[in-house]
Amino acid sequence: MTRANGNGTVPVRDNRRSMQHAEGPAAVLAIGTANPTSTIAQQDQFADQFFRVTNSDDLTDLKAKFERICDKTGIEKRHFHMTEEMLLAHPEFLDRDQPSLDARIEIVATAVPKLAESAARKAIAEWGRPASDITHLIFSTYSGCRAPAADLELATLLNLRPTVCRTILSLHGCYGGGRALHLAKELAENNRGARVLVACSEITLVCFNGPDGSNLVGHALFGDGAGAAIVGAGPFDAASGERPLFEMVAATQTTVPKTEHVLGMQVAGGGIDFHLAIQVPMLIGQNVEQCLRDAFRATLGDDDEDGIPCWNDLFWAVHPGGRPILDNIDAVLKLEKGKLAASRQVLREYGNMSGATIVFVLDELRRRREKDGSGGHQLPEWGALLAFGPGITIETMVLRCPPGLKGN
Ligand SMILES: CC(C)(COP(=O)(O)OP(=O)(O)OC[C@H]1O[C@@H](n2cnc3c(N)ncnc32)[C@H](O)[C@@H]1OP(=O)(O)O)[C@@H](O)C(=O)NCCC(=O)NCCSC(=O)/C=C/c1ccc(O)cc1
Repeated sequence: MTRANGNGTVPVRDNRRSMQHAEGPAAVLAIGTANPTSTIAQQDQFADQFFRVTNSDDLTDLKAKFERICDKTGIEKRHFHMTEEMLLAHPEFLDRDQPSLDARIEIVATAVPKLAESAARKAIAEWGRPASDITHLIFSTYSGCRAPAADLELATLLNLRPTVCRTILSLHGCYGGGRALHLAKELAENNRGARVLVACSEITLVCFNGPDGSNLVGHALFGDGAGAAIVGAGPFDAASGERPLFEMVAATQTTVPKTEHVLGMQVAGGGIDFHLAIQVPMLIGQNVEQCLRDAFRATLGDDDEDGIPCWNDLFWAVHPGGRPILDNIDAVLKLEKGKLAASRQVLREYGNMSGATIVFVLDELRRRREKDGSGGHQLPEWGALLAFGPGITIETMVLRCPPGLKGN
């Protein structure tokens, strides 16, 4: 290729193949997570707490239903940024008919990037390279209603280079983490040397309000947390200890037709309203197997059905959107007991932290793998990631634990 300059032409190396593309698939190189400690709520006491702080103890039928729902979630505790003091200072948060969005946004504009910073610092410390080596930042949150947004605030807090390429994913809800990892894979593989910081930070304060007939499931399910990961593709910097934890072999996104009304959120003057229809677990169960087949076909080459693995030969990183979602996936894929243990453990300990949750699941899987090195069962080499959210959108990724790293 040649390029003209003022004096004629100068040779410019055709670097599209040799320089721009990375070697091999992208990989997750490091993971960090964080949760607020201001409120840690036990699920078996949550109905009492929630109805007391929202002055709703007189709604006895609704409270009894909320207790039944909390009991079925498979959650033991959740972390929240919000405190009772905050609620006393903002009684408007209890009533979705009162304007409260400005006050909510003011609080989360600081809290969401701060929580992401805690998770990101852990990921960067594990990665072993300086934060200034990060070339791209992808930030996912459903709390963003401003520009500049939490991505810029996080870049500032971490002192990232001024040329870091930032992308913010807003309102992707529970598939935000899966989408951010998918996008990070594409960026890392197409920009040689790129190191992408993925940060997902979710704080339920933007959705909080008093109980009514439509919001009980969300209040029983969602919690606050942040997950961060460093993603890059080879060549890796062995001198700094850079090593792949999970190779991201292939990724697909699928929208389930005609399901846009069953799951969603809407920014309103009284905070974000969410809608979770009762059919969501069933619809996800009905569609995951096809998504998995498509993702594995993308790994193997189109139309190759022969190499699609037995689902029980894989390890599983599934977004624990709710206990019945995990139960349906277990049933549809005929998974052996314990295959979704990492997802169930994250759900039990933190609830559904929307987009951040999948990073916690990957972290739990890697912890289990490291523990297994001392004598337990090793994770299989190949795995699958599934994350779901409004659309209904299903993010699917084929993962691989590089040989030599299993059980290290
Ligand atoms: C714990 C639940 C609520 C109940 O468990 P179960 O095994 O279905 O138990 P039951 O069938 O006995 O139901 C108990 C009660 O809950 C009621 N219920 C059962 N799902 C429902 C229901 N979606 N509605 C409203 N009543 C219900 C059900 O009717 C019943 O009411 P009642 O007969 O009066 O006791 C369970 O169904 C559950 O976890 N559902 C939520 C699944 C779900 O949609 N997850 C979201 C996936 S996508 C995602 O992760 C996030 C998206 C997101 C979106 C917006 C954001 O802001 C942020 C993120």
